[in-house]
Amino acid sequence: MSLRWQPAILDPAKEGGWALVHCQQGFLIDRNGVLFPRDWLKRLDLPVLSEQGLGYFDGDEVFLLELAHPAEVPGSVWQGLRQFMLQDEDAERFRMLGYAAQIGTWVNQHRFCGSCGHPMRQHRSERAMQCEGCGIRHYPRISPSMIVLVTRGDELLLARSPRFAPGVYSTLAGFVEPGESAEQCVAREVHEEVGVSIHPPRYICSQGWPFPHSLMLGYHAEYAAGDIVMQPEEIEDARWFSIHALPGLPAPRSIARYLIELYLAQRLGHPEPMLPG
Ligand SMILES: NC(=O)C1=CN([C@@H]2O[C@H](COP(=O)(O)OP(=O)(O)OC[C@H]3O[C@@H](n4cnc5c(N)ncnc54)[C@H](O)[C@@H]3O)[C@@H](O)[C@H]2O)C=CC1
Ligand SMILES: [Mg+2]
Ligand SMILES: [Zn+2]
Repeated sequence: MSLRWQPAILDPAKEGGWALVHCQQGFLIDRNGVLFPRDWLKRLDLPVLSEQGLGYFDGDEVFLLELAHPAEVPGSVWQGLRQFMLQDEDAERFRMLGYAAQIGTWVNQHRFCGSCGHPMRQHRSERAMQCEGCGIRHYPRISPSMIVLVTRGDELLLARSPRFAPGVYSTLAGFVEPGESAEQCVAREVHEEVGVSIHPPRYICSQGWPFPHSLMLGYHAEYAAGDIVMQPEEIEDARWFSIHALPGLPAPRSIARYLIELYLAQRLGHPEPMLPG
């Protein structure tokens, strides 16, 4: 299967092609979608921080205009990336938007060198920002994060954070600390967030997650010992749920949802779900 979205380094000095318009608040969208004729956009005098050549969608060149703030464009509105994830039927378009959002945010946050303070420039042949003063290169930021479904027979340990939609419970997740293995991170996060200990976790699959720049590594672990003790602040509620009486679950296409559905399928003898993209 050939993927419709293919990242590539394109020279932004070149004219033409399509462009996505992004800022912290999301993407510009009109009745034709998120891709605008690039030459037309450039006549609008938008507050452009940076222009990036992103890749190909359906074989067409796609660029990114990263804006300093959400400028008004008649006939268009701004829509957040999460909204696209929840609404978008087109998984390949969401992959493109996730990539664009990560590149746009990274470029915006690397305009100046953290080492010597000089302006940074786009590197010609690789996706990197390079300092004009000291030459240091920065590559797109990706943060490894662990996510784990803890189970005890027919029960799933799910938790909710105060940020979740009402009624929704999910698997446990957290960022890897320097020097830690993925398995150590899984055990630490589970212990910190819900106080229980687990048997050695088993790797299932991964997912690039652009909120804001995580690489999710998904695990399954069997419960070993301990009562639930919730971490104040991060965890609002955590419980054991029977596979026959589950609460609201995370968004389809999230790896959290996949880990849950995979376990249900295995337990109930149903076909396994599709891997999350
Ligand atoms: N795709 C999926 O199914 C799911 C993805 N996630 C993602 O997993 C990641 C971790 O999840 P949570 O622990 O709920 O995240 P979180 O956003 O609640 O972060 C927890 C804490 O970690 C710290 N933190 C933030 N960024 C960090 C970084 N880059 N490195 C180290 N520490 C950092 C902050 O103190 C933050 O309050 C997030 O990116 C979240 O979006 C979480 C659940 C489901
Ligand atoms: Mg966490
Ligand atoms: Zn520098």
